[in-house]
Amino acid sequence: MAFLLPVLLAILVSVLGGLYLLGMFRQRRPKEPPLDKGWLPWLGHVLEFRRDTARFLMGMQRKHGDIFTVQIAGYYFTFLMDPLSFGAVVKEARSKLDFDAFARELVARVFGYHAMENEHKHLQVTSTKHLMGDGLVVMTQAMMENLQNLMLHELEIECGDKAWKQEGLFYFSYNIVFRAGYLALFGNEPIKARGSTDKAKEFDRVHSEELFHEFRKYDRLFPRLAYAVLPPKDKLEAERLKRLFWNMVSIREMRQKDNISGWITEQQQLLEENGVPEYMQDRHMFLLLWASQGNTGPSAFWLLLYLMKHHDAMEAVKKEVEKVLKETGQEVKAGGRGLINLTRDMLLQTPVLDSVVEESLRLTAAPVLIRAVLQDMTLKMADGQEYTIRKGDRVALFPYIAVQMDQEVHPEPHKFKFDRFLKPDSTKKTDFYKKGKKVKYYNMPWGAGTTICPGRFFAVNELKQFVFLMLTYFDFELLNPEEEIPPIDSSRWGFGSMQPTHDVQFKYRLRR
Ligand code: HEM
Repeated sequence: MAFLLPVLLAILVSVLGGLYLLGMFRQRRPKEPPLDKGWLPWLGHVLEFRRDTARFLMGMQRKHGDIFTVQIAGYYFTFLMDPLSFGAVVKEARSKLDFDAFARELVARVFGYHAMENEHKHLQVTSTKHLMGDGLVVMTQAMMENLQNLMLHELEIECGDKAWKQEGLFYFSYNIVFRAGYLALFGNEPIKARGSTDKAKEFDRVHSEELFHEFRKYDRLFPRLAYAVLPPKDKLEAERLKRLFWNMVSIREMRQKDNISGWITEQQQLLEENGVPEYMQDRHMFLLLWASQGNTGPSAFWLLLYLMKHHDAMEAVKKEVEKVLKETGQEVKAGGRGLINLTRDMLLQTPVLDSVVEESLRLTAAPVLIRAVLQDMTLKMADGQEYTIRKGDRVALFPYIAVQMDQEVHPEPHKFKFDRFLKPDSTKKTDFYKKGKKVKYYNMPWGAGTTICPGRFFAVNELKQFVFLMLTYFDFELLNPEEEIPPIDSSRWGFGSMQPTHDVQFKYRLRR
């Protein structure tokens, strides 16, 4: 008996130690936010969070208020739901709240890419140079040529210029914007490799179609891959696709291309100069493909759908597009004949379309922003309340619920109002209020702070170019104009632009 006692004690100590590690004994300390560990040891609230992040966080906000800590798969996340206090997270020093550790881990799991030190700084520099300001003039031109290659060719060949073509609007928008964006950034097939411009253009169409087809397979697996909850069969498929992309957008392939954007070449050069092996550079290309093409296509779908469902918005945008074309002496002839030249400057003359884009992003872009807590710290809320946050935890924002759907900031938040971001004098509206105070972060489709999307100006340009070309070249309408806007697929909350649960059929033809 005396011999059994130490064994039993050892078991007890291991069980208690295990439970401690699983977070069972964590208690809320004075000045900490309300703590909600959930029922499952270690896993905490992971199932509800994964099933429907927005619904889960709304429930927690109702229960605990504007700040609370929840356990999710072994981590403690403090969610801050008061938009007036977002600055405390977004502007906090990196020595306290770090974005890098979490992003590195995700990027390694999802793309097999292991990032270098200082890479983020360089991404910001190259993006400022090539995806904003003067760099955008070049990118707009490249996007334009590729959009016209894809949009006009297929319809002329398949249907002539009279017949209607029917397609899913989500599939159509994602397909065109993905392929044109990819070609504009990653380059075109050289003419000399194919013998003529037409052949090179044809190669671009076929190759980008194949890439999109594979990308969509990966896209569907992505949320579960990011949460590391893929069943074994899908895990194998994700692994196969990952390897396929490392090849399809590899450095070897890139060396064959013409018109590669400075954004891509300069990032690749940096890796090369820092001795990153070529196989790892291939993986980086895949990461850039994902970051640059995974969001804009779905956003283009919502944008076009909201316009088609709201006659007043459509008419206002049409008027604006016609005015801009007329002012530059351009018109489109029947049957889509005559390419229009849409420049960066022209895209700066469209306040109505800007408001429509911003409104549709407010309704459909829903990233979760996550920071790792590197040292014990105090979070100061706008109302003066202070909360202590523990080292090792994570702080998170989900602006979709906290601000984009807040009815005080945006009255009737579920309604699409095309002029929500437009002042009566046709300039951009930026003053939104909560509790009588101006809200700085009133719409956050791009995230905020150091990790704000570096491609946002290019993305807005792409969306506007797509709408512009749809309106100038095509007649298009919903197959069933009464059909409701489909709900958002709740398994993708947190990853940027949302996708619909199902597609919506529409028809289009070259304008008569
Ligand atoms: C509608 C389209 C887009 C949306 C809604 C979107 C949204 C976002 C969001 C929410 C983030 C993360 C921000 C954060 O964690 O704080 C992000 C990151 C990023 N985006 Fe975008 N994005 C779009 C298009 C683009 C495009 C067209 C490009 C490039 C050409 C791009 C390049 C990137 C890159 C490289 C990052 C990582 C930034 C980092 O590591 O700091 N995005 N985007």
